[in-house]
Amino acid sequence: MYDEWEETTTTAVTSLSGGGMQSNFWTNTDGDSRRGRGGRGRGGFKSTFPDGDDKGNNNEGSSWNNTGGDRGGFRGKGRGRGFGRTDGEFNEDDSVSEKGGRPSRGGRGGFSSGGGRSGFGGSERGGRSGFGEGERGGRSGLRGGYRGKEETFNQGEDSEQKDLGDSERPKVTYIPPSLPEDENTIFSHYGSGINFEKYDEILVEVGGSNPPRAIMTFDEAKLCESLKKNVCKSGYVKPTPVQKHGIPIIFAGRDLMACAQTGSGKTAAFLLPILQQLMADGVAASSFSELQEPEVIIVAPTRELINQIYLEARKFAYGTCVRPVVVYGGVSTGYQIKELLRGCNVLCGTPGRLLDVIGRGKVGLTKLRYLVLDEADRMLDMGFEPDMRRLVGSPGMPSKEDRQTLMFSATYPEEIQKLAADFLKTDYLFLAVGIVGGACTDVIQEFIEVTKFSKREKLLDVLKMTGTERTMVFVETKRQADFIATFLCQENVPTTSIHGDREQREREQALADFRSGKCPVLVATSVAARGLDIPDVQHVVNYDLPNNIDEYVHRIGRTGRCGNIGRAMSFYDSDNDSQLARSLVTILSKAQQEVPQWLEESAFSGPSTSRPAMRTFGATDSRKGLSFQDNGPKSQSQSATEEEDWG
Ligand SMILES: Nc1ncnc2c1ncn2[C@@H]1O[C@H](COP(=O)(O)OP(=O)(O)OP(=O)(O)O)[C@@H](O)[C@H]1O
Repeated sequence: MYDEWEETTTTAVTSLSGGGMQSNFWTNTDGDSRRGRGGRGRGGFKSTFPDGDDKGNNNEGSSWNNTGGDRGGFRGKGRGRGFGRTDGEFNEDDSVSEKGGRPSRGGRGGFSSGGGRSGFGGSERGGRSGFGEGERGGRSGLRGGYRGKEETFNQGEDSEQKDLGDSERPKVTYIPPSLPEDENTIFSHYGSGINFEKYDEILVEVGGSNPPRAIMTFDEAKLCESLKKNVCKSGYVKPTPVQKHGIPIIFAGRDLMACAQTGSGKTAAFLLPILQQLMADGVAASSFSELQEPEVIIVAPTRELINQIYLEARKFAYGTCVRPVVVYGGVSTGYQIKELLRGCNVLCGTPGRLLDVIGRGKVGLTKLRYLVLDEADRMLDMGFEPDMRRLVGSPGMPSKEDRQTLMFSATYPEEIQKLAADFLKTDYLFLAVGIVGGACTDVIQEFIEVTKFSKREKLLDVLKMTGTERTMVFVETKRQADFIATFLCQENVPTTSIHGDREQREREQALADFRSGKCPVLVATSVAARGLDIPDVQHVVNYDLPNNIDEYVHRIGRTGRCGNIGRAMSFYDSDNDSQLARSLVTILSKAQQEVPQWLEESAFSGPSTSRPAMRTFGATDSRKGLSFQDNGPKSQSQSATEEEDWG
């Protein structure tokens, strides 16, 4: 039985109010302000209505400035640490409360407001933000940390971390809404852009012996009728380079490490040939068998990405006998196991949950033919490598000689390429479309020099220019994500946020609100940096630059996809970001973009640094040595501690 409260309380994300909305106030359309989930101090980024009615029809003009919330703003129940701290953790740049004065009793929890009395806005008396300074600040607050029915708190770093294994977290009861069954929704897609044809001009290199010939058309792929139809309904007319080369390589039974720029169709490059082979050879997933033995396992680092891959698999497998299933953290395991037991040929999963269902004996590996690592460099860096080793070492897992292993990413640090070879047959092929680790050339990259104190104002300036166009704003920490999202809402910018301290239902709602345009601004941590394919994202803003150049490449790749043009604006704070300067200059030059003089000066003044941001770019297969290097020292992979709540 699900927690009734859990299941019936809809996600409370910040969003534009529905009917009757005045032009400049923000409300939460989903939350029930009377019930006020915020009282539990779960943190994350939730608003309830201030004193307006449940529909958010507050006529006060600015609902962020709640005139009724005499108890202050972002309150949780009292166990939350939230903003209610006096320990100096929040520096001036963080402190929105500075601007709005103190709430009288704020600071007990997170952003979640209690009982509709406070919402995001404190009262005139309570100040605007309610990031209270009260002594009673508890532990979770803004930082969220709620992981299900029973509360748990993040004690450690605010920066994003890999998800805990399921065994280490409280029971999760969330069940995602059922998926649409109508063809129009399943096959809905956005158009390829004016630069789609230019993909053909990108240099392609295939390393390794005897690579098969590339295909030029989908017809040459000789897909079965149903797959052909599905490709057509998806709006695919012509394969992209990674598909032209990747599809025949996979058909030829070769292991593959493929690198192609963000948004260039890597997902279909592995899904189509795999599905075709399954169709050709026949599959036999028996529903209601207590042990499912999928032919394919696909792993990806984040819940949202694996879900997206699953939806793509479901789309291409539409009308066939192949059944894809997805498992990932933050969703009821019982529910996912039930789905699994209905039959599974293609199992998509985040590592933690995947290992969990295997460990529970629900998934057998003896029939496995394909193992796909999407965002392979991330899957093999120190955050996930142990899980990957555990996966390939699981009982029943065919050896690398007896399975086909496929790796895809837009970035492959050289050391990861070397590590990846442990998982691949020795004669694997290395497919490089363009420069390994290069940024998508369809993204116009711009930089502004900022100080940490000027970032917020600069962000507002940028968002004024972008207007209602969809914009992703990347920040470094979960706490910062909440701060910035709140700040923007206070400034009447329709914003939502996604990060690892938000509950899964909230993460999914945030993405849905962003996709639908209800909230055209999404403030995100690195959890949204990789793989997400959201239509019409015209802008990416790096409010905080990442400390790793690969992460930069993935972040800006959320725009400028599939031949469309996108823009990325990065705030460069020389006090904080100088270790990235050389790598940025390299990335810009390789993408044939203008390099600001000040950035170049910053990159080449001062002693070369050994910070991890610099890394070697491989233009080709690491087995052959590198044909292009920037001058910086190599990076380490992103450490787990700077990461997100992934699985
Ligand atoms: N041949 C094609 N014709 C038209 N659209 C395509 C084609 N191939 C892929 N697409 C579309 O292009 C978009 C980007 O594809 P996809 O998400 O697979 O990119 P990716 O290379 O995996 O990107 P990332 O590196 O960010 O993960 C998707 O919307 C996809 O449906």
